[in-house]
Amino acid sequence: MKSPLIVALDYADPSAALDLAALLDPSQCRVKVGKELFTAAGPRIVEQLQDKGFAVFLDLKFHDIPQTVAKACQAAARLGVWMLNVHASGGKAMLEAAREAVDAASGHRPLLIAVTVLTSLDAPALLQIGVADPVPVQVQKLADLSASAGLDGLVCSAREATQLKAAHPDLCLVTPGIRPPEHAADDQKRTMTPAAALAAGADYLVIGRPITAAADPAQALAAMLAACAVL
Ligand SMILES: O=C(O)c1cc(=O)[nH]c(=O)n1[C@@H]1O[C@H](COP(=O)(O)O)[C@@H](O)[C@H]1O
Repeated sequence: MKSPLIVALDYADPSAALDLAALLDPSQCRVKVGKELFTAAGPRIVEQLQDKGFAVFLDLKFHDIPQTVAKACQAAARLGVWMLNVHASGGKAMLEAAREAVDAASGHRPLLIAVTVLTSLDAPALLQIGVADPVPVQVQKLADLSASAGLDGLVCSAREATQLKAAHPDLCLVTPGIRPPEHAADDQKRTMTPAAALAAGADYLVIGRPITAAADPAQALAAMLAACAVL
């Protein structure tokens, strides 16, 4: 599929997620199931979305001891998802354990990507958790660690896409914090417009509220696709 869009189905109610999915075309976007929806609805919602033809990014951001993350990745791979993620800050042993677990999964092999620095964090927020490096430096360190563990891609803000594409051209870059010019940043700190994110080197754009909270989500998606010039 040519479309770079991944719609974040951030709902507490599975029927709300399915209602939104019914307005979307699986040939025009992928969907993301995150912590809120998965905790409320469980693996069944992943199966339901896949049955409707959607490629699913299971965004549970695993971050735990290597054994626990490996087992969680195995379970996610068994669900048949297109992509799953872990936190790069879980460390190299955890990333390698995740890599081995996904490689060992029988049959379907999802893309395994690592979250670098959340798009809701800025330099003062990093300092509060003991990271004095500027955001792009910390992102680069976690990207390099993820690459050395053999991951398939990175979650980063589009603001770091150009530097990461240059350093790791083989890794796919998944960028949340995408905001059309007229849309509020909400709790996101490192944002970019869809077109600017693609121009910077992002491969996939994760978009939630600009579509899910729109009065007409299908129209909002169409506008987003047009902004990315992929229609
Ligand atoms: O891994 C993610 O998808 C993710 C990483 C990150 O750094 N920032 C981030 O916002 N996300 C997710 O991307 C989505 C962004 O949603 P909106 O801010 O509503 O567009 C949410 O579902 C977040 O959980």
